[in-house]
Amino acid sequence: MATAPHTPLPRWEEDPILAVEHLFMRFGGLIAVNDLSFKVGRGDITALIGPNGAGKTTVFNCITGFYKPSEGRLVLAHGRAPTDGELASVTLIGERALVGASSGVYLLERMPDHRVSGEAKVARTFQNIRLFTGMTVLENLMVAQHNALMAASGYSLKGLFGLPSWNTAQYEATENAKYWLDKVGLTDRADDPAGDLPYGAQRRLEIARAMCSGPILLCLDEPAAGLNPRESLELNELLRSIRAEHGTSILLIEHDMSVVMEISDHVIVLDYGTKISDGTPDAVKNDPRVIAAYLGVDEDAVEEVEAEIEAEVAGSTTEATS
Ligand SMILES: Nc1ncnc2c1ncn2[C@@H]1O[C@H](COP(=O)(O)OP(=O)(O)OP(=O)(O)O)[C@@H](O)[C@H]1O
Repeated sequence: MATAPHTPLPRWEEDPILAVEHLFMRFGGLIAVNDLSFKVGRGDITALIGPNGAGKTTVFNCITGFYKPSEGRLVLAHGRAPTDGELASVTLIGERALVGASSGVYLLERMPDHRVSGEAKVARTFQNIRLFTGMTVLENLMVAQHNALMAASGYSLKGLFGLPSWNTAQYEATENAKYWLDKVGLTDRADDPAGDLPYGAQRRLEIARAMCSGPILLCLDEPAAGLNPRESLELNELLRSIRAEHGTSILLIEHDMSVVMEISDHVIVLDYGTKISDGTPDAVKNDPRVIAAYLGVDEDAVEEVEAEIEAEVAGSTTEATS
C-alpha cells in the first residue's frame, strides 16, 4: 500500500530556539498583545510584521525583558527544545534550568532585561538608534562587552593589578570589536564619535554592538528604517552572513517588505495584537487576511474575506473527509 508522502515540519516547529506561548500585554484597558503564540526556528531569519500599532515592539519588549508580560510564557532554549516534562519542571522551579549536557532553558518572562542579554544571550537593537553618540565607534563596541570584562577583572582587582586573565580578556574584547567593525565596514571610522556617522552607518554599528555580546538570538527593531535601497541590500547581506557564519537566529520587526520577503525564512503577521498569519514569506504574502490588514480595507470587506476563507476551509475539510 502506498504511504502518504512525508512533509517535513518547518524548522520553527522542528527545532525552535524561542517559543512564545499565550502572551498577553495589557496597558490599562488596552490589550496591546492578545493571546499571541509563535515559534522562532533555530538559525532562521524570522520577521514579525504588521500595521502601525499592531503590537510588534511590545512583543520585543516582552522577549527582551523591558516589559513584564501580563500573562504568557517565553521559552528560550540554548540547545534542543525542552520536552513537555522538562518544561513543566523548569516552570515549577524557577527561571532557568539545564537540560541535557549543558544547554540551558530560560523563561524570559521572569528575567530582567540585563539578565536576558547577559545570561540568556538575547541581544536587541531599537527602533530609534540608541548609540553612545559622544563615544567613539570602537568605544561603543567595547562598552557592549562590559559584562564580560567586569567578570574577567574580578570586579576591578585583577584589572587594577593587570593580571594575565584580565589582559587576555581585554585583548579578546578588542579583537572581537575589530572583527565586527570590519564586518560592518567601519574600521576606518573606529576613532570617530559614533554621532558623526551617517544614519545608515549608525544602524550597522548598532547591529555590530549587539553582536559583540555574542547573542544566540538577535532581535532587530526595524533595522532597514531610513536606509536607501543600496543600504537595504547591504543590510540583507549582513544579516545573511551573521546567520551563516555565526549561526545566530534573527528575529526582526520590519516595514520594508523588500527586506522581509527577500531574507526571511518565516513571517508572523500581527494586527491589533493578534496573530493573523504565520508561515513562509510566500504563504503569508498571499494570505487574504494579510492583504486586507495591509490595504486597510474597511471592516465589511475584511468580513467578506474572512467569510470566503472560512467557506474555503469548510470546503476543503468536507472534501478531505468524503
Ligand atoms: N508603555 C506603553 N503604555 C501604554 N500603551 C502602550 C505602551 N507601549 C505600547 N503601547 C500601545 O500598545 C499598542 C502597540 O504598540 P507597539 O509600539 O507595540 O506597536 P508596533 O506594532 O510596534 O507599532 P509601530 O509599527 O508603529 O512601531 C499601541 O496602541 C501603543 O500605543
